[in-house]
Amino acid sequence: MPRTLFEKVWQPHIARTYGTRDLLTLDRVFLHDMTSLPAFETLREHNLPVANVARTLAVIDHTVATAPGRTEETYPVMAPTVRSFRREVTERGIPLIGLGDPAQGIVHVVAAEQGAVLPGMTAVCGDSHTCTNGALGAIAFGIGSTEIAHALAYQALWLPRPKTLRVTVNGVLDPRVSGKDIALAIISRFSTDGGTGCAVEYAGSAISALSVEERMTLCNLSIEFGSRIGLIAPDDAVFSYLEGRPRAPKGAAFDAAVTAWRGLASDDGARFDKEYSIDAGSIAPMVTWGTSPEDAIPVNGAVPELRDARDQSQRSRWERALAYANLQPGKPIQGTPIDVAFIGSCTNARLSDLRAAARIVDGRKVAATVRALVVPGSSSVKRQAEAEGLDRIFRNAGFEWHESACSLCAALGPDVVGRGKRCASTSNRNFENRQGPGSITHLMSPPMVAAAAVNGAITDVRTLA
Ligand SMILES: CC(C)[C@H](C(=O)O)[C@@H](O)C(=O)O
Ligand code: SF4
Repeated sequence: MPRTLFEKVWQPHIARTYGTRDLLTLDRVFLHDMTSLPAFETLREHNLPVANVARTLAVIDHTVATAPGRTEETYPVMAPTVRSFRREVTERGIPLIGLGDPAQGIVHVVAAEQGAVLPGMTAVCGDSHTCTNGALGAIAFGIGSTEIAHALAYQALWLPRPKTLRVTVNGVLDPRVSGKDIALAIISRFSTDGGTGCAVEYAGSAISALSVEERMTLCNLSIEFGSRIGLIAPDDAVFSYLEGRPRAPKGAAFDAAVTAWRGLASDDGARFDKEYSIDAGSIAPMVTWGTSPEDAIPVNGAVPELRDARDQSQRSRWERALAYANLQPGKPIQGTPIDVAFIGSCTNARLSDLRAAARIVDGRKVAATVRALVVPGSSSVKRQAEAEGLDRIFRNAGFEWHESACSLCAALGPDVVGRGKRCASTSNRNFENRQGPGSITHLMSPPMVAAAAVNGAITDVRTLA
């Protein structure tokens, strides 16, 4: 029977089945400072040890400062949480990548960078954007606090088997259109519910043509599409991305792994519960106008008219979003002035993202009305960017150059956008107050944020590139 990529990864991890639920064994459990403490509390209450510390990895990223010179103590509000997290994981012997560690960064950036997630693996973290690493051909997904405790104690979880959805993107992308634009186009077309209950596989010629880092951006937004799991069949691009990574197999073991990984693609004739498709050539640089990722429109488009809402509930949501974002229906989105430009997050702060933004920024200046900042996705991205001189390009233009963490993406540390301020952002969520109280978010790709920063307003990057 032909099988899907999802089935090929899920099935060998089934330890037991009960009705519609499978006990799925976990190859990796990742932890971060924001969501893990209650799980440790549960372990203590039940007197349970961590099952496999070698398969567990803790990262400090969410609640910390990013200003140069920051430490785990810099943000006093969350410093006690970070301290407790550090103590809990070190007492249990779980490897920890904290601030000051050369490998530090946002957990979903670090996991791949370290080769800690590999094709065919199952991986979980108390964080919905764990789906990012499906780009390597793994089943990676976010879990809640109760599940974290279970995952730590048993290295396995009882889960309902998701349905399968394939989104096929064929055709050729405009070179100024990226993985981020594909993701926003998919979510705007099929809604934030399009992938609900499904593991989504992205396939097609436009997906194979994406760089591995762009695939991560696409898979990152799977949760915004309603799907906890997004994955892409691993290919040579993935294998060479992983070769030589600190935790990836080495030498003959790596070659043997690649041979096995080559089998991780959906078979011809494999059956999916749902199929969507979209033409790559039709995708323009995208930007969100409202408070949901599905409120994405081509940058040369207009804010929708209320009469175009599909039903009354969307109409009411749009009304509220328009009021919150202080925008008029029917007006072009281009030219909307911005106050903050943020290049960061686990969505779009890898080296290729910084390079793409720097190409737009090079030789230009950030508009006087804009606070612009780059927060690299990891310390290693930051070092590599500095070695290439990208930091100089950004700084010369007037960007701030920060230490790695989640930062403005979710404003869980000291970085905030400011009340009533409008931010062009490379992150993945734009709900009310996401980037701090009263913040207004417009999601877009790194080159689009760069274009907005220099023009002081939402801009079609194709007019600058
Ligand atoms: C803090 C964490 C629970 C959260 C998530 O699960 O996604 C965060 O990373 C986010 O992006 O909102
Ligand atoms: S960068 Fe943003 S989306 Fe990613 S893990 Fe951090 S808070 Fe969540």
